[in-house]
Amino acid sequence: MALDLHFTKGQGTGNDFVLFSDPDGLIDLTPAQIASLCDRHFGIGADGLIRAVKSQNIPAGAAALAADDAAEWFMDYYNADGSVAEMCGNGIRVFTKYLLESGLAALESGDTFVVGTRAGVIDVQRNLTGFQADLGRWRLEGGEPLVRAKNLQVARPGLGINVGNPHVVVALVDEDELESADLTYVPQLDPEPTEGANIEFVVPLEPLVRNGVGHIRMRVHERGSGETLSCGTGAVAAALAIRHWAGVGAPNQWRVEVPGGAVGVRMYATEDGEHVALSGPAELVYEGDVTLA
Ligand SMILES: N[C@@H](CCC[C@H](N)C(=O)O)C(=O)O
Repeated sequence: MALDLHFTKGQGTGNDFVLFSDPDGLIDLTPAQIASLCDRHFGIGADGLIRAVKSQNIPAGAAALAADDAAEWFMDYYNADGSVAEMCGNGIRVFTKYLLESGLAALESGDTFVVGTRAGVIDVQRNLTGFQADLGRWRLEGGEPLVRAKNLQVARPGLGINVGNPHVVVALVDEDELESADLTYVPQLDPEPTEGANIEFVVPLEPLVRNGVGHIRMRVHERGSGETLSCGTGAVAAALAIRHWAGVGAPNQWRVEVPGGAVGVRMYATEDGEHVALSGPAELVYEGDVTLA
């Protein structure tokens, strides 16, 4: 049976999404339908798809990970190939903007908006750049997988970091090398993590630290979407990796330049350990209707 879908297109630093609302959890798109909506030639075109569903109506598997009555809405996130992802840093800002602008949710000035995700419940607040999302605790993954990408001369050791979803960050020599990597080919990881990974290629900018803020530039190959203009969780992983490599005295605040703009990353102490927050813009671009066969 054909399905008519009203959708909104949004983006954060050029990482773009198809969003639609399904408060009662009645629309169960197949991976093939999601991939066709995200297709840039035959569909709407996007790096990912976000279904806004009330937390009480999410699938049982996701419910276990986002069990918090405080989050009225759940961000049901899918990559462009239809695969599920736990978290999306740019997407959560765009998702919050979408809920607020469409009147599905309200945010009193200064209030925190809570969003359910497969990576747990995330606090989002308005700030000067758009929105800031507290991604909570992060962790280093064991091992240093070797990263190979087309046009990079040698394999490099990467650092595995989980910020709700999996990343491998690899440092390159300079901006020429960053530009030369051909990310239209899928970079290879050895060993390949079971769940796959988003791979960030990073260079420090000169000078690295300005007024206490670290500056880096990155490109990313996203699991399930290919090269994108930005990846919020990837920027967070990249800043954490560079701080880790820089050692004692490295800043806790970072500006991460990506092909689609720049986002901010801040690490700060809380009672339950260090949290990391991501901030940046969120824009809604247009609305439309599409019929799925
Ligand atoms: N672009 C996102 C990350 C989206 C999910 C990722 N591709 C994955 O599979 O983990 C971001 O802004 O964080």
